Amino acid sequence: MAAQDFIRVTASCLRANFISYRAWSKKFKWLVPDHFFEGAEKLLSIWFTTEEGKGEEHGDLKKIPRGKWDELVRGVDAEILSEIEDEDVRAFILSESSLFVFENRIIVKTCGTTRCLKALEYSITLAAKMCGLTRLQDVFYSRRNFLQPKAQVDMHSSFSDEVGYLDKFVEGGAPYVMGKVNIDCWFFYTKVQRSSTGVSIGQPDQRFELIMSDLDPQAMKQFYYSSNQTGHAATLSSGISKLIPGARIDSHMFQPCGYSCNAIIPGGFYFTIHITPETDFSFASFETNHPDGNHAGFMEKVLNIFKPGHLIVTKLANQLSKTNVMSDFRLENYDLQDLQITKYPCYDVHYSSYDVRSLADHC
Ligand SMILES: C[S@@+](CC[C@H](N)C(=O)[O-])C[C@H]1O[C@@H](n2cnc3c(N)ncnc32)[C@H](O)[C@@H]1O
Repeated sequence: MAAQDFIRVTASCLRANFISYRAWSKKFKWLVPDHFFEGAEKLLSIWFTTEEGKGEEHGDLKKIPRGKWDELVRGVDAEILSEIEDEDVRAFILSESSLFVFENRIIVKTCGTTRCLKALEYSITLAAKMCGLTRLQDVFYSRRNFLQPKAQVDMHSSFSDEVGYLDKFVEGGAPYVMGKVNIDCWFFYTKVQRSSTGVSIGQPDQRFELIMSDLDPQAMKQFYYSSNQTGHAATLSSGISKLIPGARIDSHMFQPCGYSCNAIIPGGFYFTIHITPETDFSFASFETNHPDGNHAGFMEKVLNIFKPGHLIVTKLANQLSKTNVMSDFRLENYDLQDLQITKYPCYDVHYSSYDVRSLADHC
C-alpha cells in the first residue's frame, strides 16, 4: 500500500474506532510528519449596528481605507495578498485565508496558528470610530477541532480560552459544541440574547460550509505549484471556475503548494475556498452565503473536486432566509456519521459529518 493510502485509511479507521488523531499521533510519534500546517480555520463573522434608537444612519465599512484592513490583518498574524471588490463587498485573500468587508459586516477567516479573534477588538474600535457602528448586532465564531491544538497560541489555546476572550466583548454570547467531542467536532459561539423584535439583522442571511479532510492525493496534485504556477490556472483545471456561474474569482497559488480563492457574485454573495493539499494533513474548506450552497447536488460538485475521505457540513440561516437548513439530505457515496439540528433565537443551525463509503469499508 502506498504511504498516502496508508495515511488515508489510518485516519478513516481511527474515526471508525473512535480514536482521536491527537491520541494516536502522541503514541506513534515516529509516524507523524515534521512539516505540519493546520488547515482548519477560525471563522469570525460580525454584524455591526448603531446604538439603539439612533436609526440607520451610519458609515460604510467598505469605505475604510486599505491601510486599516492591513493593520487588522497584521494584528491576527497574517497579511493581505490581494483584493477584489464590487458594490456590496471587498474580498481580501490573506496569507492565511480571507477577509470579507460588507457595509456593516466583516468576516475574518484565518488558519495556521493565527490569532483570528484579535480582529474582534480591532474591528469594534474601527467600526465605532470610522462608521458610527457602535454596537455588535450579531457575532458568530466557529471552527473545527484542531489536529495540533498545542501549537495554537494566546486565546486560541483552547475553546474555553476562546470563549473567555469572546465574552469580554460580546454581551449575551454562548458557546456550543457539535459532533463527537473526542474525535471530530465543531465549536460554535454566538449571541443568544435578542432584542424584543426577535429578528436580529433585518435581512435574509445564510451560510454554508464544507469542511473537508483526508483529500484524494491525486486530486490534490493540481494545487501544487509544480502542476499549476498560478491560482488562475488551478481555478480552471480544478473546475472551481464553474461552481457558480457569474462569480468573479480571485485566487492565489502558494509555493510549494496550497491554494486560496475568494469569489464575489452579484447580489452580495461570495464563496471562498482554501486548500492545504499535503497528504499527511490535507484539508480544504468551501464556504458561501449563496442559496445554492444548500443543495446536495451543488455540494457533490464541490466534493468531486476534493474527493474528501471525511467532511463536516455546517449551515446557518436566519428567520428571513428563504433557505430551509433544517431538512435532512443525502450525499452520494458518503455515510452520515452525525447530524445535529438546532434552533437558536434568530438562526437555525445544521451540523452533520460524513465518511466516504469506500474508505469506511476498509475497516
Ligand atoms: C492555502 S493556505 C490556506 C489554508 C486553508 N485554511 C485550508 O483550507 O487549508 C495553506 C496551504 O498553503 C501552504 N503554504 C505555503 N506557503 C504558505 C504561507 N506563506 N502561508 C500560509 N500557507 C502557506 C501550506 O503548507 C498549506 O498547504
